[in-house]
Amino acid sequence: LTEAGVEVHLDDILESNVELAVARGAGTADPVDAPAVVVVAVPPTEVAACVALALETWPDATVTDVASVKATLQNKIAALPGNERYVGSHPMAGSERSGPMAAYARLFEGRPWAVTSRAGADAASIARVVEIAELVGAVPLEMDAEAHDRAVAVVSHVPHVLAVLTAARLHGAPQDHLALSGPGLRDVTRIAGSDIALWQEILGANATEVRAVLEQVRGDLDRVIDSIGTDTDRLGDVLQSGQDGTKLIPGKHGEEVAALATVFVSVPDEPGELSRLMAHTGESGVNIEDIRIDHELGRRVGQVEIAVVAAQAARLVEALTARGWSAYS
Ligand SMILES: NC(=O)C1=CN([C@@H]2O[C@H](COP(=O)(O)OP(=O)(O)OC[C@H]3O[C@@H](n4cnc5c(N)ncnc54)[C@H](O)[C@@H]3O)[C@@H](O)[C@H]2O)C=CC1
Ligand SMILES: O=C(O)C(=O)Cc1ccc(O)cc1
Repeated sequence: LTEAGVEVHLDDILESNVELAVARGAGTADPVDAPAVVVVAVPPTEVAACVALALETWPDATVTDVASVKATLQNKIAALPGNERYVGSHPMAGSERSGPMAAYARLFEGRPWAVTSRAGADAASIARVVEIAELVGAVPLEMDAEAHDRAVAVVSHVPHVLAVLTAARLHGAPQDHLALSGPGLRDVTRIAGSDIALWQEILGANATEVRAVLEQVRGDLDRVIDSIGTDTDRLGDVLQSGQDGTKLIPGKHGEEVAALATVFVSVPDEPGELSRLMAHTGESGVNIEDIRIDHELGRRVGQVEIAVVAAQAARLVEALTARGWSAYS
């Protein structure tokens, strides 16, 4: 927001978090007289009290929050004086990390941002919250709070539980078994590293919706257990359903996801090599959609995986090979 020219005033119960956020360029620690919008970004159980305080302290301000679950919260706030100036919202962006060091200016770019307006909220307040989402490059999606909570159970909360359960299975595995872990395991378990208190609150607040989806997962799990090693066709149906499911996830800005391919490049584990590779990739004219680095055990070589639009993979391999890299896709 600061980058977009908005004057941002920061407050937190932890002064050190304000200092850190100010140092990172997020805004100022100076108090504010009459804010146009107050964004409450605190743990879910603290949100209602902070929203109430903001509505009371600044009688002309629009107040929004970013909590991950909306319906119960919205009902609580609907009883407060000034509630017509409150509009709930939820940016679908973030990570497994917490605190000011986990923030970065591009965090919301191209990400969906649910705006859970309701009958009774004033139009100017809704417009201001939509504008905030747009100013940080997000895509506002207006929906009611109940639909939002049903949606996030499927696209966020149950995936979180499944990541946790997958990671939890690793306990007790001998070190030489864990040594075989690859990027697939990391993809599936990254969010299991998230703040536990936050997720206790999120799952607790959306318990009914999450439980309903988990019951369906239990059925799926039984199908896998019954068919594995005994019924290839039935198992194939489950695998097919998962593969088809991945294609239902929209890309940034809601456009179709272009099929990606990975180009693998061996990179000596030495200063400057990675930036040389990036420069050569840039010269090839192929856009990097994603990148990760895997270190090969016991070797001073990193395996860099560059995700590119599938149709451009061969071009990138050719350009890198011509510049002396060992690359393949
Ligand atoms: N972590 C994520 O990826 C996402 C989180 N959210 C929502 O954002 C909210 C905050 O979560 P995070 O940013 O992850 O947590 P965080 O721990 O990074 O930030 C919360 C901040 O609130 C402060 N705080 C706690 N109680 C307070 C109070 N009573 N008054 C003033 N400040 C207070 C804490 O000191 C901390 O700096 C939650 O409601 C969560 O559901 C929404 C989207 C993504
Ligand atoms: O880390 C990720 O990929 C996330 O999806 C983070 C996240 C956590 C909580 C939310 O309510 C929304 C997004």
